[in-house]
Amino acid sequence: MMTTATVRVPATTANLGAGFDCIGAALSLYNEFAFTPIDTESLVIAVRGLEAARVNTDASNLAYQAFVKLYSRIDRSPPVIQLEIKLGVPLARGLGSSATAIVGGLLGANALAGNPLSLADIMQLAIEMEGHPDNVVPALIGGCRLAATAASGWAIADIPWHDSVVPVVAIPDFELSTAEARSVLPTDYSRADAIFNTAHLGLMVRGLETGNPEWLSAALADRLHQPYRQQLIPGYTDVERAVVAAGGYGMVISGAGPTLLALTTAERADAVATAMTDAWATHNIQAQAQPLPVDMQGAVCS
Ligand SMILES: Nc1ncnc2c1ncn2[C@@H]1O[C@H](COP(=O)(O)OP(=O)(O)OP(=O)(O)O)[C@@H](O)[C@H]1O
Ligand SMILES: N[C@@H](CCO)C(=O)O
Repeated sequence: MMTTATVRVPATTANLGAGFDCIGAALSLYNEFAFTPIDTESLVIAVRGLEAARVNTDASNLAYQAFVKLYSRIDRSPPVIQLEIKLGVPLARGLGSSATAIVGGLLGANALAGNPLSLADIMQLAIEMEGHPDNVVPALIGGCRLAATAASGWAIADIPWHDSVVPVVAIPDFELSTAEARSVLPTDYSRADAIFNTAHLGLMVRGLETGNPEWLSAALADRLHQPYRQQLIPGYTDVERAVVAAGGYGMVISGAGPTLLALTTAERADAVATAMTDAWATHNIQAQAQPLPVDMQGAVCS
């Protein structure tokens, strides 16, 4: 039996504007989860890194919940384990922290159990736990991924990300939970809004594939979630204006926010990052901004 299963899982940015609940990309920021079977009676969880105190260390821990879920799916009792979590992805910022826990727990359990489940099985379990595919799918397999329901379950498409397109994330010092950010969304939309998002999702995909500046500058727009959520993000409009003034193609909300993500070129990435933090500073909001390349590998289990 394996001694320790260690899983490194990337952060993710979901939605990318018009791809609400269906598109996401893995980013080069990581959480790590190490699962070690131990000969004691009870679970031991230790959490280190940024905001460690925010993560619960009892059986309700989300990574442990995912660990137990996999063992339940294969009808076996989970071993008593020590779980060590190293945090590199901030919580409740729209960077897929909960998705890293779900993917980490499922992969760690599968490794300790001798890999009984396929990647497709694990992906299905992860989507079930999270409730939407756009964080867990890229967290699991990396890159930029589009997920659509299909008769067989999910059709997952790889969206080629042009080398010239650089994501810049600005992570503010305040939080916004996914639950709260979803609670402000309408239940119904107009035909015009549906057509707008259909067109802009297609244009965004083609812009990411080609790096076409005209398409990328026009594509980063949405009518399903951003108009409602930007009210929860003070300074949103000023940060967006600063991105474009610094030469960025445009800006979207990363996942459910409040992190904001700009797309630009490598030459302009540092200027865009500075412009985002400076714009937020005028609203007395401290933010960490940096170019963050797309992670093409996904979760790595060792
Ligand atoms: N790295 C982690 N390890 C264990 N549990 C986690 C981790 N990150 C999040 N969680 C659990 O998931 C819950 C939701 O976390 P969080 O608020 O970060 O996720 P979210 O709002 O769904 O998405 P995001 O992190 O993308 O903003 C947290 O309260 C915590 O219990
Ligand atoms: N598509 C989800 C992603 C959450 O990270 C949302 O925007 O609510």
